[in-house]
Amino acid sequence: MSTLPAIATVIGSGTMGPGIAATLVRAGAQVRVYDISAEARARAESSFAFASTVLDQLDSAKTEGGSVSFTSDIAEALSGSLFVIEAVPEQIELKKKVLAQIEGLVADDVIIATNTSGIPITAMAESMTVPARFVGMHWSNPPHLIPMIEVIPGESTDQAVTDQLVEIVKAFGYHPVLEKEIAGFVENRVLYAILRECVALLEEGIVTAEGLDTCVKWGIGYKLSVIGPTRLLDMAGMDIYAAVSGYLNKELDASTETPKVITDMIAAGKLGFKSEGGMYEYGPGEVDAKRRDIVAGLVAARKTLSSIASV
Ligand SMILES: NC(=O)C1=CN([C@@H]2O[C@H](COP(=O)(O)OP(=O)(O)OC[C@H]3O[C@@H](n4cnc5c(N)ncnc54)[C@H](O)[C@@H]3O)[C@@H](O)[C@H]2O)C=CC1
Ligand SMILES: Cc1ncc(C(=O)O)c(C(=O)O)c1O
Repeated sequence: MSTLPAIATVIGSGTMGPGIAATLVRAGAQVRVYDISAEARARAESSFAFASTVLDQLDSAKTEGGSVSFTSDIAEALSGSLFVIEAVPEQIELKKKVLAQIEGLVADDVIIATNTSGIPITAMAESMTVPARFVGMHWSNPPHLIPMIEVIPGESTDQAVTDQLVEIVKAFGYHPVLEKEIAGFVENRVLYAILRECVALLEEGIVTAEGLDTCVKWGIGYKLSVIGPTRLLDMAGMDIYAAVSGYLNKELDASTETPKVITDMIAAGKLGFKSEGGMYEYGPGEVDAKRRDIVAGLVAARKTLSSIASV
């Protein structure tokens, strides 16, 4: 196989599928998108078109020959495919069922990747016929904008498959991060450690949502987008880290359950953007405006970060 598979299939086109497809099409792949829901397929066609305009704004490299098609027929989506990305909801039994369907329709040497947010790859591969070709490929949301992908082999994954996936990710210009298998993988372990502390600080009334967002965006996010956490430790000094962690680590939130403030919000129908109310309230048209601002901000930040020396 040349580095980027000529024909690829995305199974599941909700939040993540369309942006994944747009990224691969931009790099020159012929991408087939399959979803069981007609409504999801219709939404995916417009999300794909929007993601493609965002990639234009990014001026990201474009290889001719890319194309996309949306289908309700999984056999058609997988016919001749060399690379499959599963992006159905985060439920292990559903994913196992879909993997069995995929395996029944592709040759044994076709790589099957999963975009799971953190379900262990080995557990998902349990009932697969050829688990050696199965590998974790965790994109971050929005997938057409965040140029980093976690590559996670399971216990049965063939080393050649892992190596090929690393090359595929590089071929469409993203940064692959090779990891050992662990629940949540690296990105979500770090993100959920931050989010657990953030929610605890809100719940205890230590800071407002606005104050928290300002503190994390400017005090932590801005800095960490230029220098990674290990380099930050070098910059601060191990003596400082030891002094602060010595009294602070035992104070940090260590709860193992979903916080009550979040379960209360879910019970009240406050899910965030999708219900026009969550941590903040949104008036008519405000969610769309926020989404546009987020895309514009990520485009501008990515251009800037791509143009500076990596530290
Ligand atoms: N939403 C996010 O921020 C991120 C999600 N992920 C992971 O990506 C995967 C997909 O997540 P989302 O796109 O957010 O989910 P989603 O719920 O938005 O979309 C999933 C799509 O799969 C379709 N689907 C359900 N059963 C199917 C089947 N049997 N065959 C084909 N299609 C089927 C649904 O109709 C839906 O359109 C999950 O594993 C999730 O954990 C990973 C990174 C970020
Ligand atoms: C809150 C949250 N949870 C999970 C994920 C994921 O990676 O699966 C994301 C994301 O942005 O990708 C996220 O924001």
